[in-house]
Amino acid sequence: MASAAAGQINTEELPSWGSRSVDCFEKLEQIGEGTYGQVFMARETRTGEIVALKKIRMDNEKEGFPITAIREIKILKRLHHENVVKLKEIVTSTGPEGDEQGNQDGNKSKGGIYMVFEYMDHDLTGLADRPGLRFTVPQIKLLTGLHYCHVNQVLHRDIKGSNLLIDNEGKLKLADFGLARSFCSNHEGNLTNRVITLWYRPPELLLGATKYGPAVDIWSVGCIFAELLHGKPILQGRSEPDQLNKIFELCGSPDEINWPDGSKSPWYNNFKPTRTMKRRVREIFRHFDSHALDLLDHLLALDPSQRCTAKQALDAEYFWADPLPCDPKSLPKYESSHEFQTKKKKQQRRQTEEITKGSKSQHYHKHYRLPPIQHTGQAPPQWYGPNHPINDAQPPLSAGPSHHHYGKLHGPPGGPSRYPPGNQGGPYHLNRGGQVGGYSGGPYPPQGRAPPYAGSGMAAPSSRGAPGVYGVGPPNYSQTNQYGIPAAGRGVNIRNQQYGRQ
Ligand SMILES: Nc1ncnc2c1ncn2[C@@H]1O[C@H](COP(=O)(O)OP(=O)(O)OP(=O)(O)O)[C@@H](O)[C@H]1O
Repeated sequence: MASAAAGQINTEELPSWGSRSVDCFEKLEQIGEGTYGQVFMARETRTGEIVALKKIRMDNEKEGFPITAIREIKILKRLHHENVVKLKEIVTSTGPEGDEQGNQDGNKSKGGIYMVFEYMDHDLTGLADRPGLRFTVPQIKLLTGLHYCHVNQVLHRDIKGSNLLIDNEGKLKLADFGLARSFCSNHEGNLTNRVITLWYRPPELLLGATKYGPAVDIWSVGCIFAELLHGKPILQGRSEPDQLNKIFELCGSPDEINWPDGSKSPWYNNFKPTRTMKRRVREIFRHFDSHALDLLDHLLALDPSQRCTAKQALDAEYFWADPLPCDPKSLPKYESSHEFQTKKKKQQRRQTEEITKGSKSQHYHKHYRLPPIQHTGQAPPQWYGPNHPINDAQPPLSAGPSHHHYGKLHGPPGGPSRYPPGNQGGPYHLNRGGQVGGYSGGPYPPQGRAPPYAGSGMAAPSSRGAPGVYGVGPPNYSQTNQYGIPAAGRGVNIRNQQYGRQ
């Protein structure tokens, strides 16, 4: 297959579509604002079919067609599975475009390229954010799409709630393959470790691994899995070192048993914990059911080689014991919800509340003198247990190709990063939730700096720690918990069942 010249899209490598104009669609509403462009709900004027149009951001025309879009198109062209979002075609616009309100699109009026996807009613972040909605256990059991990707040698590398789309039939599909790439099972080539949104990024990438495989996605699945059961993201690091620290606090510090090769990681010496931490997964999530806990333990194994595969996860007792997954069709139907919309609504709600508060306080100042607020000392209600909504905290953006275009590569070494325009600082300052990263700039890990954990009261790692997890034998946690969850995990129970197409 011919390859594209720098800065050019090679149409031979793209689907044969692209001949139709975006005018065949009527934009109805913006439903997403990604790193790479806006996503609209749209109607095909001829058939009335509702689709999602993802406009490919071409901010810097000199750098050509974004490499992330090329990757996404090429990979999606290969993947056909009911749990992977379907790319239907590519359409183009040649002239000035209006947005869904008919406004002209400023300086981006020279035309554009859109990916046309089947429309999905929700993304997991948007859906989980609905007030009053509670997840039930069976709704979250979907690893089939990922298993399909992995057997087809594709790593997703950006698994997070907003990239998991759900329709009103309860079907879940993996989306956003902008950071995805093919991999070789023998891990021959070097890959960038600056992928996956920080809160979902596995320890091996944070420690500089450039040879890795499907286990990186499995870690993210573990984070999402626990998030859905726990009600909020479980590892909300503010910077890479902070993320690693949070991982070690939960999963234990690396040692000879839980991650024999951990100390060989490229950046281990920069980031090794200075005290031994024991694994606390079973203690912290003792409110989960025991099958869920067994599975989580295998998904969140520190050592990527001890982490279970998507197939093994699907075979876990959790998915086979009562309550069995319900027929997705029997799930309740909800008005569409995407992260972008729910964020917007929240913002509006906050503004209204502030206005109301403002006018109320003015009113009170005019007429009453209120007594000081009495604090009862009661904490606000806490979410515990399986059926709680994901909170509205937003993870920092995923790292990834910043100059995701063929041609020039700029930025820090170790792989370019994926930032929205205007955020030039790299993942160490950039965040969606207003959080600030640990470094003031420069490549990661910082050159010539002391270990970031120095002074945090941590001691040198020892060989003691959590016992082995998957592949080494069942965990042998010394603690039982008040809910009577057994101290020793049962291990993932493999049944030779077929999932997806192989
Ligand atoms: N097929 C679809 N149907 C409905 N909504 C979609 C679809 N594809 C994307 N979206 C919405 O648009 C959002 C952004 O899409 P996507 O993740 O593909 O873009 P991106 O530019 O790569 O974003 P990000 O920066 O979050 O990785 C999604 O979180 C989802 O809410």
